[in-house]
Amino acid sequence: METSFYKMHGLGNDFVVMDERRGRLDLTPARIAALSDRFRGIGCDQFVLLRPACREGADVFVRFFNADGSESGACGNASRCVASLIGREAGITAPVLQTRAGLLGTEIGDDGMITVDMGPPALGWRDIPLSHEVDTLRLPLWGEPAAASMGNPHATVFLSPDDMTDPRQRGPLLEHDPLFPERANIGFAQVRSAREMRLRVWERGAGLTLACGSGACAAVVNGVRRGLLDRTCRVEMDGGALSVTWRETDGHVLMSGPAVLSFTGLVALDTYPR
Ligand SMILES: N[C@H](CCC[C@H](N)C(=O)O)C(=O)O
Repeated sequence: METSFYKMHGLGNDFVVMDERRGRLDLTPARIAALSDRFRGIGCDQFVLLRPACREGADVFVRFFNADGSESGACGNASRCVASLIGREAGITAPVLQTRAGLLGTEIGDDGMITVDMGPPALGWRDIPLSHEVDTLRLPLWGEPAAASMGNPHATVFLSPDDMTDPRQRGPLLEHDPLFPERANIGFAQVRSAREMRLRVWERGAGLTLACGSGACAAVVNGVRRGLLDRTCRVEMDGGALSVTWRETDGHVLMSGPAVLSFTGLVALDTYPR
């Protein structure tokens, strides 16, 4: 028996989306990792599951899994993709996503750009989380990153404009540092001006991706905290740019960008290891 899936991306950060709203699928972390494999499976950075919403006001419950099968509380680019799917399916322009990080309001613009309210960042060491109390604005690690959670742990290293650090070298070492009991996504940021930043993210459980929405949000929050950025910033990544605002009135972080449905397909789930 074959099961349908959507293949989507946000600035090249790509996803396989499967729907459990009409019944559970036989999925395990190992099978999710196998489906995410770019050679033996469909291939994606993150695997996204849709389930019936169980909170008032939400249109869908969304869970995010990395290519290694680990679960993440947030995924900004995938949130835009799901908002686009639900918006088209239900004929609405402001779907509400229930996630492990809370309810996310979204808005689908006439221009196809999608804005997600990612909620407020968490900046306390226990919320990131870190293994013990340190200054989350300047961690005692290589590159002295600043840490913030957008529902998932992020550490942002601010590099000089001409720095050639390769995220594939430094990223894994920082991702697995014992200071991060749940590992962390590592952003490598180069500030161009108060409203423009270049960012590459070594993602927990997925590696170097073309774009990272929650990583862009965390990098803007950390840049503002460091006095390097205005509250609205254009974040340019390898796959393209997002607009991020850390709103002063309520502390929420708004992220705007595209979402693309690449194709739909069918997969024989039971041929994948459990
Ligand atoms: N690509 C995602 C980030 C996934 C985060 C995941 N790697 C984690 O374990 O937190 C985004 O657009 O926000």
